[in-house]
Amino acid sequence: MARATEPERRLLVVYTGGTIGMRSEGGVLVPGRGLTSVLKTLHIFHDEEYARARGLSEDTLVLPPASPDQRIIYTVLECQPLFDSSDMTITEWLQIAQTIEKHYTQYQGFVIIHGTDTMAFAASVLSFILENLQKPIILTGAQVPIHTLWNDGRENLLGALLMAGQYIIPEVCLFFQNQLFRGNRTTKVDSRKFAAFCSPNLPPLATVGVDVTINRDLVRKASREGQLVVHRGVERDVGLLTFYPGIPASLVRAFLQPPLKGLVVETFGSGNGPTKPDLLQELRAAVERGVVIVNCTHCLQGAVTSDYASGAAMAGAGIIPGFDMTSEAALAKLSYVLGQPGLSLDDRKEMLTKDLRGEVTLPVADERRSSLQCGTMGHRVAWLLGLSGRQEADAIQDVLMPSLAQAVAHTGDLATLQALVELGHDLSLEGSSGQTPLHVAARRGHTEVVTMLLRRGVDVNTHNEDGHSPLMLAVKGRHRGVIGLLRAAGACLSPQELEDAGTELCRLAHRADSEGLRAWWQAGADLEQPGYDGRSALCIAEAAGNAEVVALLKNLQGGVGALQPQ
Ligand SMILES: NC(=O)C[C@H](N)C(=O)O
Repeated sequence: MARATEPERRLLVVYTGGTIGMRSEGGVLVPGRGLTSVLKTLHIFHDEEYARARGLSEDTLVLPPASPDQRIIYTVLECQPLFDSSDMTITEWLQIAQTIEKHYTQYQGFVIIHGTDTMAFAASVLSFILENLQKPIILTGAQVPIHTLWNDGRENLLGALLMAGQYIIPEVCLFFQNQLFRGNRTTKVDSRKFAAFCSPNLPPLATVGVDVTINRDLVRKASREGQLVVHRGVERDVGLLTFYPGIPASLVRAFLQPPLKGLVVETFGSGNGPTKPDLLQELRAAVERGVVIVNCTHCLQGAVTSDYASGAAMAGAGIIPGFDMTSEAALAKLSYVLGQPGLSLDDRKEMLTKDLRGEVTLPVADERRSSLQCGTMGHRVAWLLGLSGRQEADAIQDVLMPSLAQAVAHTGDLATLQALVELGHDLSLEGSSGQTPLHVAARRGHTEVVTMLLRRGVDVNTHNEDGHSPLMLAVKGRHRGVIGLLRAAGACLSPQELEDAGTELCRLAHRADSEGLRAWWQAGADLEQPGYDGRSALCIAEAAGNAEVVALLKNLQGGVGALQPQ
């Protein structure tokens, strides 16, 4: 997760309706058009002078500068019709996803203005149908219309714009009341308070106060493996049924009739349901007919377990545990998984037990995580220092982990590095001297480790305290395999490194160091860049009468080197 540094960031705002833009008609609130005009009258949302100077179109607004060297420019797309979100369905959410797909390359982030009533459903659905996100998608809205004097809409929308504009958080998120949540972890918990949402089983990804605090360990890494995929296949015949004490088996049977293909049941406590044989029989019969049932707890916090016989009975009937998923996320996941073409029923059931978009905390991983933590590093460190508490052990791990990750990257020990990932450690953390594992692996020329780190989405252009990027360190080590990997992942030499290249190239030409020259060329250096005395590497080689280096430089400058094997 990185902070965006471009001087201008472009966002697309999709306005779908909701209270934020509502007006009163006949004493009730209805969706209102013309949100852009309202925003244009508010100085915090639009800098008219800048927009005019830049020749921006009517529907394009620009925020006042959030930092001296960056502007957030945004275009508002007003949907037709606008909705009270109680009327939104999967059809509208698919349309939003397709709008994002259509404009994906033009904008660096997306803000979806949505009614709050079904925003958690919308965020959950979008999180599944948008796969391989590299850019932030942030839903927001309000409890009170933005044009009224005392409202939460301004703060929420401004926050969503700033988060999407300034940070690269490649997830579907929900911003409300100074908190950025993972969208598929949210639920609406209050119909009146400004703090309308919570994320019961996952801390916020970011919190805005005097400072913006990003919970970097939680933010999912952008996928480098694939392009954005917008899934169109979703199953609409899915439902949600809350169990209550004494619910009759006949009602459950009626609910489970065709065309229903999937059901989320909200059970009691840690996933417990009535154990009446007739009710269990209805559930079992539906599962045998191929209906997929997922168990979620109706409690706000906690997870489905099989600690109780009444919980184990649910699993015994073939119901899939939803662990700590919200019902909104479970319903969206069910719709997505059942809508995927070409999968067997077993494949679908297996997919439902996996963590697809950070929507669930899997207990197995948890157990493994804690046993690994307690059983190995954390426990040993705690023991060594005479500490027994998990908290202290965790704190020590936080301090040691960056150095440990660097030491492992230094030796090129891929398996241990992978184990650190499984323990949940962030491999992009900087250790001493601002060094990341990528710097270390690049300096040492460990191609496998570099490949793994890049797949995990670590920042490729980060600089250590000496101002060196991983690419620069790979060049210094003449590790051409690593240079190739870093370049393919978007690494470039910084303006300073490019400027310094001239003198270094001359030095290499003087020493007839062909490998060094090739490494610089491969990293993108301009071979004609003059050294400190104004002469280029070619002049130096010619003056020294070194025909081989002269030929090499001419070839590389002419692009012939590109065809040569590395
Ligand atoms: N606060 C809101 O946005 C509620 C409204 N009924 C909606 O969901 O569209």
